[in-house]
Amino acid sequence: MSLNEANVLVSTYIDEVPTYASHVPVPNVQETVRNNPLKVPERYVRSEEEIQKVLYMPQLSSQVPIIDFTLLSHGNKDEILKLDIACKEWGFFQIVNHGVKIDLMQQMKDVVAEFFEFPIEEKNKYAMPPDDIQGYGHTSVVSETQILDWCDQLIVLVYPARFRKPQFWPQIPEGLKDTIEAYSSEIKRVGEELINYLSLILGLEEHVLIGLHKEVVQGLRVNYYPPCNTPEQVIGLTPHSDASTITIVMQDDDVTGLEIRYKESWVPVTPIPGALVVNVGDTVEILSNGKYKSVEHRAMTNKNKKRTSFVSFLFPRDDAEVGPFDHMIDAQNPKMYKNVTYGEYLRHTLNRKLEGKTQTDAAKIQD
Ligand SMILES: COc1ccc(-c2cc(=O)c3c(O)c(OC)c(OC)c(O)c3o2)cc1
Ligand SMILES: O=C(O)CCC(=O)C(=O)O
Ligand SMILES: [Fe+2]
Repeated sequence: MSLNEANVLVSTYIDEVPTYASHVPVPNVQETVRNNPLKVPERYVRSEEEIQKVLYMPQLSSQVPIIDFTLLSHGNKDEILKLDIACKEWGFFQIVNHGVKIDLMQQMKDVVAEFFEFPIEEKNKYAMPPDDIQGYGHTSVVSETQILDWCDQLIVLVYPARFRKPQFWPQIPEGLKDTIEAYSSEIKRVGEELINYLSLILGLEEHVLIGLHKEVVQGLRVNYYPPCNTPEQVIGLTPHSDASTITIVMQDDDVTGLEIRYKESWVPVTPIPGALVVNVGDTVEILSNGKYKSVEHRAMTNKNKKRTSFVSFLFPRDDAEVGPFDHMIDAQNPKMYKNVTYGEYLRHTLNRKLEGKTQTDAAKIQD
């Protein structure tokens, strides 16, 4: 950051398109199911212990906080307090009245559903190369022996627009690109406003947290979970925490799958039509010296229904420095995390398999 002639803080311009991680290419799950809907290949089968070692508590689902975005925008103190508690206790909440038009959300669901229905040869024109995480494929696979997730993904970097790689933006169906653009622009608006509220609840001036990002970077990951004949044997997306500042998820209205860690249990996040799910990422955990945790979560699959989630990660630019704020550290709360350059942290995370909270654990100062 530097000051320009008008004494306004500006970040130095970076125009190189970043690359983030490599991975081992894996079979396409949708094709696997199409070829044999009954058989789950060995590489996807998890032990009962792995799936059920944490208690499943659907009865807690109704307690996942719901935040009214309009109340936040009007500076309602109770709603800000609710947000603070949601971030501290759950790390997850749903937002309503966020202003993203229901028609736009539906259009995004429709065009993406159409993309996934195209023949594999068409979709593979956007295949994720082994040395990138953008395109159609699956990230976070680092060995040939790793147990795989029951999920195909489409990933693109959306903002800043100069970082886009057009070769990964599907040209089919017509309108997909424009819809991703329109949807992501709305998510950017909501996300940046939420980051400002997080700044306030962290005890900072409204724009400090966004300033620290240098520029907010936004990636979109669409997770497509085909139905699975034996859903109790597989995981759609392995338990992990997000490396982002915040993540905003649009999920299908009629099928559950997202589960979050709450104390010693897995709690499903029941879809509320029109709502968006938000979770606090590792950046906030590190900046707050662990006061706000990025909570572990996973996605499970269904026997007869496919599920799609639309995940927008908002995170700092590569050259942003991330470390616990001084005012979060005192004698009772010694500094718990190292200072990191965000680009290094994100690459470290994206170049490994998903594994619970291991990446935030690695960022901790050893004693
Ligand atoms: C080049 O386009 C993109 C760059 C980065 C991402 C992205 C950001 C994340 O924060 C993120 C993440 O937190 C995450 O969970 C651990 C993840 O799963 C492995 C991501 O793929 C991921 O991607 C997206 C697009
Ligand atoms: O499918 C979901 O609801 C969760 C997806 C997720 O956690 C992710 O993509 O990081
Ligand atoms: Fe996630």
